[in-house]
Amino acid sequence: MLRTLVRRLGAQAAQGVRGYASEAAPKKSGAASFKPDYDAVRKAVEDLLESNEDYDDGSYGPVLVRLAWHTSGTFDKNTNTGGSNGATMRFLPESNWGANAGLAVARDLLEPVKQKYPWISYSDLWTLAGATAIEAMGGPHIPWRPGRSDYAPQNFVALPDGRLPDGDKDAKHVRDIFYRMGFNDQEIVALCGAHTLGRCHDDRSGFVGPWTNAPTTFSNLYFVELTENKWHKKKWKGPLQYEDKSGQLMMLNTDMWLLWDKKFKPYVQQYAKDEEAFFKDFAAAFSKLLELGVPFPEGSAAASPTPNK
Ligand code: HEM
Repeated sequence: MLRTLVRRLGAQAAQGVRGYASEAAPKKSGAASFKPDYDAVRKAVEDLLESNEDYDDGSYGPVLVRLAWHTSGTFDKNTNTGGSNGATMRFLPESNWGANAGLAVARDLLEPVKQKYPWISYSDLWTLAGATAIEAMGGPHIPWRPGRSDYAPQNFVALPDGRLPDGDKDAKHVRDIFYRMGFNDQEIVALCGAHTLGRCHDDRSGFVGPWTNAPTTFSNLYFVELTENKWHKKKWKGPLQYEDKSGQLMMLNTDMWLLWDKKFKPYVQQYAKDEEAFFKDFAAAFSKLLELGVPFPEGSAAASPTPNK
C-alpha cells in the first residue's frame, strides 16, 4: 500500500518537474579547475530583484524570501524529512499546496539563473536567493553555504501537506509547527520578523495587505507596528485578519499571537526597541532554517562565500 502510494506520488512528481532544467552536475571535463562562482549567482539574483517595477511594491525580494522559507520550513526533526535539500517544491503535490500559492512566481523568476549556472542545485539556488534578497534589502548578512542536492523525481517521496503554518491560527499552532523544525520561542519571534517584508495577496493566501509601510526594506518595523499601532479585526467576508486604523496595514492572527502570548511577547518588545538584536537573531535563525535536514559534510561550518562587507 505504502509502496503504491510512493509510486503514485513519484509519477505525479515526474509531471510536476516539467519545465525545469535537467539536473546538471558540474561538468567533469576540466573539473579540476572548475570552481563554482556563487558570487556570480548572487549578482544574477540581485539584478532580478528590481527588474520589474510593476511587480507588487517594486521588488521580487519578499517573494524570494518566502520561497527560501517555504522550501526549508517543511522540516520535521523527528523523522528527519523535509527541508530545503531536494527542492521538492518543484514537484506535485508540494508545488500545488495552498500554502505555496504564488511561489511559482519566485521559482520561475530564478529559472534563467539556473539555466545560466546549471552547476548550482535548485535547493542551493532557492536558499541562496533568499539570503541574497535579505541582504540586498538592507538586512543582515545571512551565513550560507552550498551543499544541497536535488532529488531526481523518481527518487523523491512526497511530504504530507500541513507542514507550513496557517495565518488564522493561534500560538499553539505556531509552536507545534516551529518546534517540529527544532526552533525555540526566541527564534520563532525573530523569524516571523520577516513579515516586515512583502504583503499578502488575496489570490494567493486569501489575506490582503502589507505589514509595514516599507515592505521592500528589511528592518524591525514589523515589531514596531505590532507593538505601537492599534489593531482590530478587519470587517470583511475574507479570512480573519487584523488591520490598523488607516486600513492600510495588516496583521495575521498568528502575528497577533506573538504579542498576546506571554512567552513570545518579551522578544517582540525587545526587537521593537533594538533593531541590532533583531538583525543578529534573525540572521542566526534564518541561516539555521536554510540548513535544516541538509546533509553537509561533517565539520563544514555555515559560512558564506560572500563575507559581510
Ligand atoms: C506563523 C508563521 C507564519 C505564517 C502563518 C505566515 C503566513 C504568511 C502568509 C499568509 C503570507 C501571505 C502570502 C501571500 O498571500 O502572498 C506570508 C507572506 C510572507 N511571509 Fe510568512 N508566515 C509565517 C512565517 C514566516 C517566516 C518564518 C518567514 C521568513 C523567515 C516569512 C516570510 C514571508 C514573506 C517575506 C512574505 C511576503 C511574500 C510576498 O510579498 O510575496 N513568513 N506569510
